[in-house]
Amino acid sequence: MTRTTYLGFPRIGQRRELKRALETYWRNGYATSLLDTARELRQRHWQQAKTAGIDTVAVNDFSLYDHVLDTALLFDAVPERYRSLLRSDPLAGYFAMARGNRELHALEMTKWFDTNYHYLVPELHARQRFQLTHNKPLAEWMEAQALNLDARPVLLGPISFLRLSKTVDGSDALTLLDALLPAYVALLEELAQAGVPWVQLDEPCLVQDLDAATQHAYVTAYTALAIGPSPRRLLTTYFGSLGDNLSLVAGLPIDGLHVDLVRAPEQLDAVLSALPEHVVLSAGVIDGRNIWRSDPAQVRPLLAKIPARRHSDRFWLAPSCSLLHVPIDATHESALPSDLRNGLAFAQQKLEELRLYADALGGDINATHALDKQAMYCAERQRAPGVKRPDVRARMHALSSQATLRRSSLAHRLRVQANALALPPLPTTTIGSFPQTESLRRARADHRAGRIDDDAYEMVLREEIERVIRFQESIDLDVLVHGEPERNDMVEYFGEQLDGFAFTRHGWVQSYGSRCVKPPIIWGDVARPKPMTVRWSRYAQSLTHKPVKGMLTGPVTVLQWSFVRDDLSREEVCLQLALALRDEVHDLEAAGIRVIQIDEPALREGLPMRRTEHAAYLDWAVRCFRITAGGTSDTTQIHTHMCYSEFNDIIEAVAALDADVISIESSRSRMELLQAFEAFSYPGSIGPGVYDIHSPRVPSHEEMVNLLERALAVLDPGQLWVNPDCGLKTRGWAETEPALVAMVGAAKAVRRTLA
Ligand SMILES: Nc1nc2c(c(=O)[nH]1)N[C@@H](CNc1ccc(C(=O)N[C@@H](CCC(=O)N[C@@H](CCC(=O)N[C@@H](CCC(=O)O)C(=O)O)C(=O)O)C(=O)O)cc1)CN2
Ligand code: MET
Ligand SMILES: [Zn+2]
Repeated sequence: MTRTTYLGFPRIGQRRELKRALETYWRNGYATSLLDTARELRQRHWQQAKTAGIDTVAVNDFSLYDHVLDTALLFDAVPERYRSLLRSDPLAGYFAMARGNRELHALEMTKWFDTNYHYLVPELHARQRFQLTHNKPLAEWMEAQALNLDARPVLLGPISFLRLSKTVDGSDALTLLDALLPAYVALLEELAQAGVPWVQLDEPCLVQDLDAATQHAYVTAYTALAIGPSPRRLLTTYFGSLGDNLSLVAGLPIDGLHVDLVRAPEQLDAVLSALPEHVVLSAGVIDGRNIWRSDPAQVRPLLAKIPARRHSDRFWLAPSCSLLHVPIDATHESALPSDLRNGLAFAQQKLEELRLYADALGGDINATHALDKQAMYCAERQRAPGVKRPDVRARMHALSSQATLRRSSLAHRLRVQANALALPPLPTTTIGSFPQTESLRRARADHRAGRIDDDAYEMVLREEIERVIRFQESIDLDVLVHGEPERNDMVEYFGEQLDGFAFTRHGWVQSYGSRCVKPPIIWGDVARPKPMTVRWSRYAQSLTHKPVKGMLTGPVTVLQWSFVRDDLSREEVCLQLALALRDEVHDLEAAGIRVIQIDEPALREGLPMRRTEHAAYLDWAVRCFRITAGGTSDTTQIHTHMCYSEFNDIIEAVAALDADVISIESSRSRMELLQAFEAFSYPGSIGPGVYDIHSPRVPSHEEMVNLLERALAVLDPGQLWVNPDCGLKTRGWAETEPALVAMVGAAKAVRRTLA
């Protein structure tokens, strides 16, 4: 019988129990109930997988905050600044690494490949030592063992671990491999001694372009891991194709290989011929990145290719990647129309699907019938009203190349805007959101539940907008925002107002730590029935003479942070979004809004895993942004905002957006981003964030002056804006007020040195 397994399960819990437990612990410091919740969640999730018919569950896929951070701790790769706290209070030390505290700044955080999950970047240096510390993978395996479960510890593989880390001294992290391997060997040895039969080594970097040194490092590493006592090793790759790394992988001394056959079904033939007979093939046939039920018409032909002789003990079925990126259980979505709901598969349903495919392979007639029904459903979905709208399709096809253009050159526009807006040098602004207070969230929940009516909710929002405007005036910010109090989330909010979208009640997905998102579902053609943000911006602008920035989420980011239909290309869905948002931009302009920010924090995240595909993606992503902003008057200043990524390698595409001003994350990395601007003379204005809004720490005046001075060493004074890294929605007012006061003070101090 074909075995079923999975690479990882969501950790946050159906009702976000982990989020609540973390936030309670951060408030009261009481560890026991946090650890109890964590254990309950792990055990519940294993049982759920078992109930779904999974043969082998994953362990150590759980983390209190992030699995890359856990890996750094597992091997003692801890920067000096955290050590004493880690010794005196391990949990407090752990969270100081994750999110900083009053004294210590956190590790950098960045996107996990092309997902909306953020991992903490281990900080290494050239003389880094590694040693095995507390064996969490083993502890969690024993926990599953006690429940009589067949379990496999999940580890981040050594090469991906090093490639995802950064060094503080600029040395090459790969040179640390020799130092790191003994710690991995020690870990495998302990697992083997405890009787662990299989271990999973995640090496997602194997679907990227690798230089010769990295390829060689894979051989060194996996040869070393094969020498001592070790469980059998399942090497997992996902998010793309092995491509030219296949022969390398096929030659490694491993016992199993997992490949992603959803993103890269075409690799199956090559994998089957390259993989030695004795190596188990784990076929990732169910999409771990999306929420649609699989189409048997696509999965069955893949399974048919696997030779019968593999069917028994050397062939497993699994989702394409960890299920971390999807919500837990679709059966709770009773508010969705039933035809849509029947088409959804969250983590639990995906595991059930695997069982069906495995049973059908084994000749089970009921499973075969269930899959036949599912194939019919998939075909029917295409004909549902709203899936293909003639009006939307006609507009897409009629689009002229002029639609991407502003009226004049960037240089000209910046001059015209300087006159029109009359801003001081080093203008100050924020990124859009102000604290989403408990009372705002409560008002929204009350409104949704019908406990308060539309007027009462509207009143709460208007009062909040006024308070935010008055605050910004009082501290003398230059370009104000309305604060986004009306938004549950910057993507979900727009999804709720656009045709072609559905949204879930409980479809939470972890973004980082305790922070979750409910990605909306794009199931049909996208159109904007009416203006979405205009009344809020107009109201905010009516309260002040200073310019108020209109605030939109850009098409690429809406696409990237939604679950997208799989019957239309991402490029076409993005274009539909761009057209809908373009109308919003023009309506804001007509309402007298002179500065409009179109956020694209996910532009970089959408970059394909392989370099050969970058240009094509950037081409359509940039075009969609430009269509959104296109046609606006020269005096309308278009801003964009990006965060959480390495922008250095896409700086030319960022310039090609043709935005007048960009604000960009950089404070966690101490303005490393500015290197990109040294090499490339960026034509527009730039606000490199001067403080990290993800940490409760209030930045000092001196610190921000210092960052601005660093920025001025690279940028022209006429180019530089002053702003935080990102929106303030996750912060409280207690930190926001002093931080922004200090930021405006720092801008003014540096301004004086320019005069
Ligand atoms: N989609 C998205 N991706 C992003 C970002 C982002 O802002 N959005 N920012 C970057 C960092 N990621 C982030 C992700 C989430 C949050 C965040 O603050 N999330 C909130 C939830 C936001 C939300 O949907 N809030 C809802 C409230 C949902 C809720 O908790 N409701 C209550 C009450 C519900 C009821 O009674 O009906 C509950 O469930 O208990 C609202 O404001 O309306 C959280 O986890 O706490 C921040 C940053 C990158 N990726
Ligand atoms: N305008 C948004 C905000 O301030 C941008 C956030 S980017 C993740 O929250
Ligand atoms: Zn941001």
